[in-house]
Amino acid sequence: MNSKLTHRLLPLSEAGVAEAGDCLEAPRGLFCLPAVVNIGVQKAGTGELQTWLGAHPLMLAHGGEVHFFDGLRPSAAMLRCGQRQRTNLRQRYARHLWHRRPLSRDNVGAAASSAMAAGAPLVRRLAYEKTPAYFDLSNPALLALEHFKSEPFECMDAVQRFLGLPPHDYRASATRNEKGLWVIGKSKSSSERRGRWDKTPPSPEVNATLHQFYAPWQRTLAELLRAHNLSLLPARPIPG
Ligand SMILES: Nc1ncnc2c1ncn2[C@@H]1O[C@H](COP(=O)(O)OS(=O)(=O)O)[C@@H](OP(=O)(O)O)[C@H]1O
Repeated sequence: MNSKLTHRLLPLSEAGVAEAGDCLEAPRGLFCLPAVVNIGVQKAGTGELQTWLGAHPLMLAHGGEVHFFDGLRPSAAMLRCGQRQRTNLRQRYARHLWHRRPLSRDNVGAAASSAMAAGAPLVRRLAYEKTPAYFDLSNPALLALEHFKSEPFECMDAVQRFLGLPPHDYRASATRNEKGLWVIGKSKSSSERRGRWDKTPPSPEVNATLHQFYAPWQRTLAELLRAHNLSLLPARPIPG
């Protein structure tokens, strides 16, 4: 995750100088570059985190997974690209994020003014992206799904502190689903949303074998995270 504390409204032609969180004004509406990027491997709970963050009154979350970078190869030439390439890439990225729901001045403005009323200086947007090569990762923070499963409210408190957002009362709107997980609204994990991809859960034996197989990598990962101090919350002991 990454955040910044100010945002600007720029004409589309100045996308080359746009930074995280800036909005570009096009004839069809506003297209904003993300101020927060939510990255994770499959099944890491990124979709769920997006739902929770999007429920914060000061966040504007575009829908779904981005897949903008899937076909792009992050070459050194591209990362050092000139002004024209940069303008083009940022315009395309911002448009791609919001193509289903371009923002109007009104909804960005409304979120901005409620943010100011609440003492937060900006509107924040959230993106869901799996390719970190294009982003400045100088300010990352890691959230473990295991922790989110057991203590989502504590996790969201930490996420909001990290982003500098005023606390939203998630406890007032969350409900437990049939699996006992806390969800916000029609969460992806609720039964109505599940369909043909639903799988029979693995047997305890399969689970135990997988845990055993991955345990050394889990421990290495836990050590790395501790060494780099990346976790938003203190890491939990890893089973196995
Ligand atoms: N509300 C809530 N609270 C805690 N955990 C939750 C919640 N909703 C989904 N999950 C768990 O997230 C895992 C799936 O993540 P995603 O839906 O993001 O997967 S994916 O990235 O879209 O593939 C998946 O983890 P596993 O059960 O370990 O497979 C879900 O159980």
